[in-house]
Amino acid sequence: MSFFSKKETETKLSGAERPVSSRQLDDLKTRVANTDLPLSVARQVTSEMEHLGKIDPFVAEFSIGVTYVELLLSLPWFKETKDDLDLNRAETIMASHHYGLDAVKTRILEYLAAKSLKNHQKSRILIVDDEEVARNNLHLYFTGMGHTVRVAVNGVDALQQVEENDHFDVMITDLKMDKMDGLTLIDRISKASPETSVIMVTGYATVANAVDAMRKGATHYLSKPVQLDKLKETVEEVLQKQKKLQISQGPVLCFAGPPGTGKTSIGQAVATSLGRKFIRISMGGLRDEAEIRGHRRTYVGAMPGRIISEIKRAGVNNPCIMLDEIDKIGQDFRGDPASVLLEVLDPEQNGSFSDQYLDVPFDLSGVLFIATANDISKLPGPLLDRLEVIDFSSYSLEEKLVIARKYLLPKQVAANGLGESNPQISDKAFEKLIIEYTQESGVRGLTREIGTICRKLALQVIQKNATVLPEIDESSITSLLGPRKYRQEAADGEDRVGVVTSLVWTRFGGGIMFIEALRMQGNTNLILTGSLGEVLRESAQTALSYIRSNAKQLGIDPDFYEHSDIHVHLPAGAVSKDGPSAGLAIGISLISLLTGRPVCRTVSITGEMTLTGYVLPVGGIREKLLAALRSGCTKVVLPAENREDVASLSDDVTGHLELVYVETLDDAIPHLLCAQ
Ligand SMILES: Nc1ncnc2c1ncn2[C@@H]1O[C@H](COP(=O)(O)OP(=O)(O)OP(=O)(O)O)[C@@H](O)[C@H]1O
Repeated sequence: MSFFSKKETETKLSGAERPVSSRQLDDLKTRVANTDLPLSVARQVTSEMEHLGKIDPFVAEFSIGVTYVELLLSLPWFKETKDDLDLNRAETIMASHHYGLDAVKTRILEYLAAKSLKNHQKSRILIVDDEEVARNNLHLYFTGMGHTVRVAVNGVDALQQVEENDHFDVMITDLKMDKMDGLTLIDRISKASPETSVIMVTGYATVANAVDAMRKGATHYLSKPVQLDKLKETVEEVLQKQKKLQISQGPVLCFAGPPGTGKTSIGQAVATSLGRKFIRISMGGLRDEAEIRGHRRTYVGAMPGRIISEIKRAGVNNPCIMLDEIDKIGQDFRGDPASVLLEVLDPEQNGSFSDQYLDVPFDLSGVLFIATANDISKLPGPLLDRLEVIDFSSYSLEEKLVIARKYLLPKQVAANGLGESNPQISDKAFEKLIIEYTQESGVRGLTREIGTICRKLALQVIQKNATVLPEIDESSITSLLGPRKYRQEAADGEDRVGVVTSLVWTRFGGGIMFIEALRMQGNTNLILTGSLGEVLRESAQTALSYIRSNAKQLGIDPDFYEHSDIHVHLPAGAVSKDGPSAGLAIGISLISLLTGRPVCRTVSITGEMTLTGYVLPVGGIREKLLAALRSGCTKVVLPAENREDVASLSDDVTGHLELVYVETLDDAIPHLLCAQ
């Protein structure tokens, strides 16, 4: 039963609900009329609006259509920020946010300098016309605008100038000329200099001629008598597009290194110095292609992809987009997001990026993409090819001390409202904090610990009504943060038989690992455990074979293997390991086991070993030396061929360590095995 008569119901519908939808449509129409859109988008909007006008506003399709049109209207098709390419300003901003990272900062400045030069380069214009007056007028006009202008009297002359040496950004040409007409010229120019944009200006403007010219490669077609304003507008539009493409061309920067070393935050500083909006998109765990490219509108709950959504949020079409952790992108039955990224990062293709929801191309060529990764070896080859990798490495103790005092403490003091109390932390206390409360390549954990101290101080200020805080020294660190969290593993243990301190490199930076070997009664088996990869297994086999064939010289019973099994274990069994750089350490651990001589725990080792006992160089030397320092090692044995890598390192990395270079396994033995 209804409480309304039929007439009343109709009144209710047309008076209340219906008008809401039609008002919605009217509002949309007003917005469409007032929004500047690219031609292809305007067409899409018009057809969608026509469709909306025909369907019932109460069906779901109507609101889906409205949402779609609203997205098209709200995207920043033409809105962009102007780049600030002042290098001094960029340098100051980076220095004020980050200590050190000199190589990284220099590389970023070089990148910005190249962009700045491209931006300020004068554009080159070639004017081709057989009428002297027209030629001279255009020459004068465009020279006055600051461009470099050349003239040619006909097609042959123009072609000769292009072929001889000159690159032109734009050619403005007449159609009818003697010797070579405009259409033939366009055809020849598109082959000789494909980057030159051609504007045809003619008194014989017919549709057929225009189609012909465009087909041959002209970008614009204007009829004579040409209006100078219109020509100027066209030339500027063409030049602006070219500049944008030139500036965005070149490899995409990829900051690679251990966590907490400042990759994301320096990317933010780059955006700030350029005056661009900054967007961070986390790629970690991304498995579905649609998260980047969007879902087709036919799906229920379809949405645009992350890139288009973030650009809408930014409100400009040239933000700085940081693709964070691209090495963590996954791949499964929902597609391969890495291959979509290839399209996004390729300046040849991203000028017309197609988001499946959007259905019309969006120009991403103005976007400054910066990627970050912990381990670039995980990236697919074609993607890595598009990137210019800038390495970030672990911080030394000295660097961490400066970062903590000058950057992290002031930030945490401000964040916790301690500005007036101005708390002080002594150098020794900072050192204790770094060595005993963190064990990391970057400074993220250190930031957290300093934050904890500041919060506790804030509580003291309130509870005790203290205005001046006493300086925090080593002993107050323990009372504020509790007992130490980390031990220096190498320094704190005993020398043991068969246990070697080996240096490893992981995506978290350098680290140490104690390789263990045991012998038991058995039947000549080599047992290898610890989730080892094929290369690591082969390294162990190689080391054992070398020792068996040189047992006598090494002071080992030549029959040691006859009734024995040997077990080599690399701890943290749940973490898979591979690579050849533990070969030398495995060799030493076996020799220690078979001679019964313990290995000095504070001496660490890295190096690949050949079957004949020679030592080959390995990577990640800086990271490994810093890890040796962090764990309390005093001496490091490394391949002689890594001498050059070490020479390029600063004193704060090498100064506190005794470094021994070896060419063979035999050279390494006296430095690692303790006297019996
Ligand atoms: N050289 C430095 N000077 C001053 N502060 C630094 C420096 N390096 C890192 N930091 C600070 O350390 C914190 C962590 O840095 P950030 O998030 O940029 O690291 P990340 O390398 O991007 O880490 P992840 O790989 O985990 O994303 C930030 O607060 C940053 O300001």
